[in-house]
Amino acid sequence: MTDTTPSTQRCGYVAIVGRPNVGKSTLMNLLIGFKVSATANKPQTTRHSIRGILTEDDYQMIFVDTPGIHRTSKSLLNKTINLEAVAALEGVDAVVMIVEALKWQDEDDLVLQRLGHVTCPVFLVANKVDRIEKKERLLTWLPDVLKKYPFKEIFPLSATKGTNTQQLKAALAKVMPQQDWVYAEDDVTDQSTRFICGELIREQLMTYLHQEMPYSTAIEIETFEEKPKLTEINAVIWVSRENQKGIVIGNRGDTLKRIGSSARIALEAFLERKVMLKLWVRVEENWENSPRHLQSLGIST
Ligand SMILES: Nc1nc2c(ncn2[C@@H]2O[C@H](COP(=O)(O)OP(=O)(O)OP(=O)(O)O)[C@@H](O)[C@H]2O)c(=O)[nH]1
Repeated sequence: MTDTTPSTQRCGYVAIVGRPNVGKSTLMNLLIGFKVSATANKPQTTRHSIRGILTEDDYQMIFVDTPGIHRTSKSLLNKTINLEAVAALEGVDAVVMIVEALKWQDEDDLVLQRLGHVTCPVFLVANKVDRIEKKERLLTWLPDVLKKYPFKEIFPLSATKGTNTQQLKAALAKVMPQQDWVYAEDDVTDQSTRFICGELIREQLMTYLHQEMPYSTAIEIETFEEKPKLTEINAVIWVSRENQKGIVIGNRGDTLKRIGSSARIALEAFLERKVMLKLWVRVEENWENSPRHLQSLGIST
């Protein structure tokens, strides 16, 4: 425990925004030092506004990890993700917009448009600088970026390597308002354990299926039982077509077995105990357009 008295505490909400695949989840996980949201080398893996909590010194930052903002949103699922992304910006104390360094795209302009009404400080992270050989190229790129929006500060950094992230943290801490902490000092997330387990399974699904699968899959944790020696988890992988079921299961069940054993290892690391994981694949046609189904999966419509 620290001896910080309530009157000197600072606490605020930070939204992380950016087009798909720029590194939002990676950055948030790095900042809070705990793996909460699904990261995979695929766009659009984040479906919920996941919060991570960082409590250090006298401040607490509550991160809202927004889903990607998409240009075309035909299905109800994508519309829901878009609405959540915009709603996540209301009432925050700082926004971190992430782009890929030297690679400003039309989709980044679209994200900027959504920041039009934001009154809190907006910081820009130019991520993945580890991929740039000639770092001096940033010097000509950064002034152009500053013309697009009055960013409070720009941080070129690498979320995977961790370079320059302390400076970002310090800058954010400075703008957190003075108020009591919302969460206990050792909380890292307010998401339920079940939800995080679902995300860990989904991450493995994305990793193993690469380009073969459309994004119409969701994970439902059906049962979660803490037994004396292990935790028993039954999870359903929902797909929207019969042929997708075959892809997830794979030849003689090979793919599902591989997803299951990697997911079990990730779950055991997270829960810090043995896990027995059973995965089922079920089909509900067009689930991403069914409000009832989305709600049952915890995706609010
Ligand atoms: N080289 C490099 N790769 C990175 C960096 N940060 C993230 N990545 C990779 O970029 C990919 C996407 O990262 P995520 O954190 O899942 O991106 P996201 O913005 O949360 O993606 P969505 O959930 O699709 O919106 C992953 O393969 C990361 O490992 C970085 O600093 N350098």
